[in-house]
Amino acid sequence: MTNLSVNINKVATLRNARGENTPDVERVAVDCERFGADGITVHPRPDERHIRHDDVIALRPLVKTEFNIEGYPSDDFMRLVLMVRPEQVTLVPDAPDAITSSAGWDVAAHMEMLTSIVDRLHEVGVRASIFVGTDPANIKAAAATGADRVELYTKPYADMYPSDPEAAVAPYVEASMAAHKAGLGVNAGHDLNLENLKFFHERLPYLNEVSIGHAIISDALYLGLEAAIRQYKACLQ
Ligand SMILES: CC(=O)[C@@H](O)[C@H](O)COP(=O)(O)O
Ligand SMILES: NCC(=O)COP(=O)(O)O
Repeated sequence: MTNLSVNINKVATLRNARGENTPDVERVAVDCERFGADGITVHPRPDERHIRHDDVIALRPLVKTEFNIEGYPSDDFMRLVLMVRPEQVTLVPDAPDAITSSAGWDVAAHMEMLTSIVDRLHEVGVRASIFVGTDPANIKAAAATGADRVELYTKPYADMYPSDPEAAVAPYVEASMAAHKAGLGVNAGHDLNLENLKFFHERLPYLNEVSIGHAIISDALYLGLEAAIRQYKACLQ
């Protein structure tokens, strides 16, 4: 079974446009779970342009499925996640001013730092996932940090899927097998959508979780949130 974790960053983007509390991020998280989401993902960025630290704290007791917090492991980020203790933290190598995530870690180049961060997460019982591309050697290095999972950065897949789906998915199949062989679980995310998700899920062995935000929230404008989540879940059957 592959879990669907709904990323609600974009709900906070909309809320922040007016400085009040519409739409209500906490209510949306609870409703996503009611509509079938297996998890809630947030990616608090240093400028708090969408999810804020106080959202993360407020969401913790409300999320009854799996809470996944993504971000660069700065001191601020680590203080937050060690206090909130979500089910999973996904370490992402984004610069503070990144518009969105655009690459995975070069794990070997950050081995010492990532290993010590993974240790700190494990000390408080939090699953650690490392955001990576599809290079099998890099994935093997991720296993050497002691991490539990990798999250495969799927934008290259999403970009190539319309022209050549087989070539687009091939490196991800290899990456997933390398992760499994190294003892890692496999997550995936970035730019997955209703067009490309079903094929990705059919082809990828060992896919534990996808986290999807931008496309689900965009589709919800037309379909409604409940129908959007149900359609994404159907791609994972
Ligand atoms: C790691 C990842 O791929 C997502 O967290 C993505 O970066 C979403 O972040 P934004 O919603 O800020 O684009
Ligand atoms: N980890 C990926 C994620 O949470 C959502 O990415 P996107 O669907 O907003 O591109």
